[in-house]
Amino acid sequence: MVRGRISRLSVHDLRFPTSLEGHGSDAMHTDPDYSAAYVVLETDAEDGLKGCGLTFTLGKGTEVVVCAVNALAPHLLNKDLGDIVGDFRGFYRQLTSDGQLRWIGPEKGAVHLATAAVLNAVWDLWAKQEGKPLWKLLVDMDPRMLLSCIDFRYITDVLTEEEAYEILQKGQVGKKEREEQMQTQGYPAYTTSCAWLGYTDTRLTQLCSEALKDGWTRFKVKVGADLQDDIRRCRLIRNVIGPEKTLMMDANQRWDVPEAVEWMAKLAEFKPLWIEEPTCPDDILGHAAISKALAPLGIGVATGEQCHNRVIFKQLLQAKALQFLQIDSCRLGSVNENLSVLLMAKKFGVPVCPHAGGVGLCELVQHLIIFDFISVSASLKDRMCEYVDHLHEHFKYPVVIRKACYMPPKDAGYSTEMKEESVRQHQYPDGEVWKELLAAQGN
Ligand SMILES: C[C@H](O)[C@@H](O)CC(=O)C(=O)O
Ligand SMILES: [Mg+2]
Repeated sequence: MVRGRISRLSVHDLRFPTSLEGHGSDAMHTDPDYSAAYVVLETDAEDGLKGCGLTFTLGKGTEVVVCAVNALAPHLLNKDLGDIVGDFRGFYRQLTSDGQLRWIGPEKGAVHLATAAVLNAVWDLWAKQEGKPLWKLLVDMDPRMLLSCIDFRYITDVLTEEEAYEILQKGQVGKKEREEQMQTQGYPAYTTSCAWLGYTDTRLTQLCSEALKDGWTRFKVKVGADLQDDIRRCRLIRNVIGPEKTLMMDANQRWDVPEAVEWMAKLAEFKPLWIEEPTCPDDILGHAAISKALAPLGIGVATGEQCHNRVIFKQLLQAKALQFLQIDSCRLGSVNENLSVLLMAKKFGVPVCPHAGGVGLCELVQHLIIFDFISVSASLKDRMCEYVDHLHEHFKYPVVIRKACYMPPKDAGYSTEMKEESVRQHQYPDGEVWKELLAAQGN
């Protein structure tokens, strides 16, 4: 039973100095400090439960998202949680349609990241109050209720609420068996932890062979800055993992459209399953052109981690511009908007392979993809979820990986809650970690 009035919203600028060791580096983001605008909601209910939510950032700019969260706060404060989730579509629309704030969006950029952070906190609180992990809350939810969380505005030309209902109704068949399958085997994952662009050849080789020993069979490598480096690094990886294991490549938006096609033709010998973010994430027709050009080489296009919203995903699907769709739990407007994208992907028959990693993205998105398998896609064909082995120790309920698969979370909530000590130490710029680092840098 949902209860309580939201009495407090606090937001923290948390940063982790991952750039010091090149973790997370790619052809466009050479020095990312994995960071989060971390939101905590408190209510006047006696249960003392808190809703925790976050959105992922790369260091600088987190303060901008924190400001945007504070600007959204009046929409939540003093609201009854029951009223929010009882008309979640209306509440989502209220947040994203604020007559003044939407001018600096709408449904994109810092203000949409802030929307994701606060709504992720609402979902965490809802799931905690129901005593279920978020994926289970979604799986058990009546389809009509689930659909009442989605804003269908701008997507009814490809997916009506009735069509979405039919998809969910079909998904009821075999649901129990699929839930059991998840509980015993988990959801297949791939690793990006071995081959960040800033890693040396020695490190890359060592990490790939360790990952192989740990049972990983799918690997992603960063490419796009220098072709000769890419060829050497991909050769090294193939030498370690062999010809049969799955390899994906990620250019993080580095190329123009013709350059993407030419570059990938040169990397085709390493048999990548996909090239991720080959060009500007807003260039839908560019992605379509690359998809068409690379299809004869057996290389698909994957994108999504910087797709602003459901409309961009709609058009990517309409234009046959992607073969693997990468939802992101903190870029789109929380679970609400991700649900609409999962349903559109199902309608278009495009596999969803979520973006994860960062700080907390694995913790969150595992819930969405496990729900997707049980209630929507009902398939594991061509599907896997990204995994990155950084910063899980800061979460109260960290992901559990077994035999390269995500095991369904058991704790109530959205796995978003961070340890108090981690929050204290990583606040920017006053937490212990930053005080020391900034002092050492002479700041
Ligand atoms: C800056 C991030 O680490 C980015 O490289 C992550 C990414 O593209 C991915 O995980 O995929
Ligand atoms: Mg990527």
